[in-house]
Amino acid sequence: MPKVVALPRSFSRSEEAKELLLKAGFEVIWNTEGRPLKEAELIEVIKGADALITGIDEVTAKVLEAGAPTLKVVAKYGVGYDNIDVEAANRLGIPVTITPGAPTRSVAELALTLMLSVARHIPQMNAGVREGGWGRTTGSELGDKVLGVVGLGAIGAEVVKRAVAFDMKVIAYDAFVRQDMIDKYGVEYVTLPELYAQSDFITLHAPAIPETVGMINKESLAQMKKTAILINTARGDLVVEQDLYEALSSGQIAGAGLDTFVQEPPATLDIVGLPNVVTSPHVGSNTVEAGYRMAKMAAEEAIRAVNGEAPKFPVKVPVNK
Ligand SMILES: NC(=O)C1=CN([C@@H]2O[C@H](COP(=O)(O)OP(=O)(O)OC[C@H]3O[C@@H](n4cnc5c(N)ncnc54)[C@H](O)[C@@H]3O)[C@@H](O)[C@H]2O)C=CC1
Ligand SMILES: O=C(O)CCC(=O)C(=O)O
Repeated sequence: MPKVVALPRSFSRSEEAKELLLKAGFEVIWNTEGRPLKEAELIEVIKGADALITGIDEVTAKVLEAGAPTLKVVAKYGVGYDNIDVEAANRLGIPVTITPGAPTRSVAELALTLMLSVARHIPQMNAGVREGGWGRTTGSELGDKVLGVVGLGAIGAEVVKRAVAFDMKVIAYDAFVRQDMIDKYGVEYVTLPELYAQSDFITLHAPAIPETVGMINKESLAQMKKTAILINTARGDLVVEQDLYEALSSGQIAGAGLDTFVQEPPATLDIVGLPNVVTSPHVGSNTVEAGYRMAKMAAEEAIRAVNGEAPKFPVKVPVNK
């Protein structure tokens, strides 16, 4: 009986994906920890598995080597695969797949949620009202503001659609220019320094790759408006957190909405404790709808691999640091 290790938090809620795996005759090993697994834990559970379905667990070279004798696929439940050592997987002949498009709308909605929450101080006021207070703070509108999108791929494009509906003007930085974004939404492609200087809101949607890791640092923060709000639903590694902490504390920028962190949960509460910061615990794709789509697509990749079929959404190029 083929064995699949299914680790993502919400995978077990997806009846359709479970059904697919059971019908295909899989024995399914669930993650009972309720959190992503570390390398040492994964080395133990991966042994003898035919397929691994992973969220943001530490799928290192050592894990892949431990699974290599039987492992036929690492199916990412999601799209950001920087938690998987793709180079090692390539070397061991283990395909790595993702679920493109499945989390897109959910992450875009969270990016907008964070923009609005920071601009209107919603969590802070909510906490005050719950304590019996009535502290009515003055927020700012999104309308007529400039949104700078770093990485105009699937998620970035969905953010643009929504931002335009809020009457925002959108500028973007990406190596690949999408004519549809220019024609339909009036997006203007600019250089990164131009984006930093002109944006009222900056939202990050690029993968964690050597070119992007640490891109939000002292120098880039110094180029931003003092009223700028930074949103990160991409990866914590894009930001030098100490530099962001200093920029937010000193008024170099006005606020931040953060879903992702260098270490999760964060190593210190410095940034998350600031009054001008709104956070969420890496839940961009954590909706019922995205969970269903990601679980189904990842399960289908596991079944294809065990049946000896080619993967549908393979990735080859590592995005690891
Ligand atoms: N917070 C969460 O729960 C989630 C976070 N993510 C993150 O969002 C990222 C984006 O996802 P998608 O939009 O689906 O991926 P995508 O591949 O469709 O888009 C990524 C875009 O970034 C661009 N890019 C690459 N290098 C760049 C650079 N140096 N500077 C600027 N742009 C660059 C690419 O050209 C592409 O257009 C993922 O890599 C992942 O890290 C994805 C899903 C859930
Ligand atoms: O497993 C998760 O919940 C995170 C998914 C994610 O961040 C991604 O798709 O890149």
